[in-house]
Amino acid sequence: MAAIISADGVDKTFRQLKRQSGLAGGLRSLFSRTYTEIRAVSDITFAIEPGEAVGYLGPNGAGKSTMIKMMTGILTPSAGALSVLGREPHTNRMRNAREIGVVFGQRSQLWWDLPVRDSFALNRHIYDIPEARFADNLAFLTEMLDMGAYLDRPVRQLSLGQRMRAEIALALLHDPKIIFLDEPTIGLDVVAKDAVRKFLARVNRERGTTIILTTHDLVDIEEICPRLIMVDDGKLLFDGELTRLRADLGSRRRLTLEFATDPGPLPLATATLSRDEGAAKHYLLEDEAISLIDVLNEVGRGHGLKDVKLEEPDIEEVIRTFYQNKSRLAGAAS
Ligand SMILES: Nc1ncnc2c1ncn2[C@@H]1O[C@H](COP(=O)(O)OP(=O)(O)OP(=O)(O)O)[C@@H](O)[C@H]1O
Repeated sequence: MAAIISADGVDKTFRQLKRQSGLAGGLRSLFSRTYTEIRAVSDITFAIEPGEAVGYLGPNGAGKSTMIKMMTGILTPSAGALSVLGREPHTNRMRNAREIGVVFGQRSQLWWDLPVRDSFALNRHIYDIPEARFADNLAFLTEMLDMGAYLDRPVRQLSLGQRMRAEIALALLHDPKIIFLDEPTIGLDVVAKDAVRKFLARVNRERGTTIILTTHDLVDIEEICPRLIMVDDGKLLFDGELTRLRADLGSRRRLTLEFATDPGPLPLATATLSRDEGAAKHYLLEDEAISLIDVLNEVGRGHGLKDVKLEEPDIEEVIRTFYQNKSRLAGAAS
């Protein structure tokens, strides 16, 4: 299948005027301008197939938003080739806009003083959406995003969670093939985050809409995106399935054994003790080949084992390990 988005050695360098301090420095800057260069995106290569949901993850300043802005045609790459739906995004901004949807968590695309419904109606004209399709989509989105109660209220009166749902609906009204979301769950409470994640996963599953989202929230990736692209300092660090990342880093499953009473120290060969709370003992299973049965066999009978809890490593831990390994490697190389 042909890629719906492909990036080949994409770079983005910003040039910033170097300001000199003080009055004399300010005057000097007028005559001799010196610039610093910031390489926000550095030699990024990837290909995304139609229908994929990909999370673009990285720490602050890693170059996530810059990459999204290039894919949506807002910014022009400094080098490399970028193709979205077979076109160069920045030279085909208008045509591109008809086939993509964009949500910037930090910046509203809704009309602040107008009822939500009016922003939707405006988009119907801008995108020339046929009336029947608009009505169908509006009904679907209103129900799925539970917007019925506030469609007629001005945007400025909405809570952040309500507004974010309206932003996502606005971006999807014209049936885009790709939706780009920059931090779609930022600032939302747990319930609102959950609603947004479930909805996006469903749109991807049922409508086949390709999703590219940037986030700091690892749960977004876990719930929406099977594939993860990790960047740092503009560079690509990892591109692959989240499950592969987990496997590569070794899945340190967490095991809790609860006893009726404290059995005393209980060192095991199959698991590493991470915390001893007396009657509750916490272990890490470092080796994927070791099963719960192996551990229970080793514990044996006679200790009054009451309950067992086994948890998969959470994504936060996986990513933290990834970045720690990376800085260790960088430290060793320097
Ligand atoms: N218009 C600009 N002019 C100069 N530098 C910029 C510009 N936009 C971004 N940068 C710089 O490029 C780098 C990457 O910024 P970008 O916003 O893409 O990061 P990000 O990963 O989205 O960060 P965050 O998670 O904090 O939003 C940063 O060092 C930033 O200061």
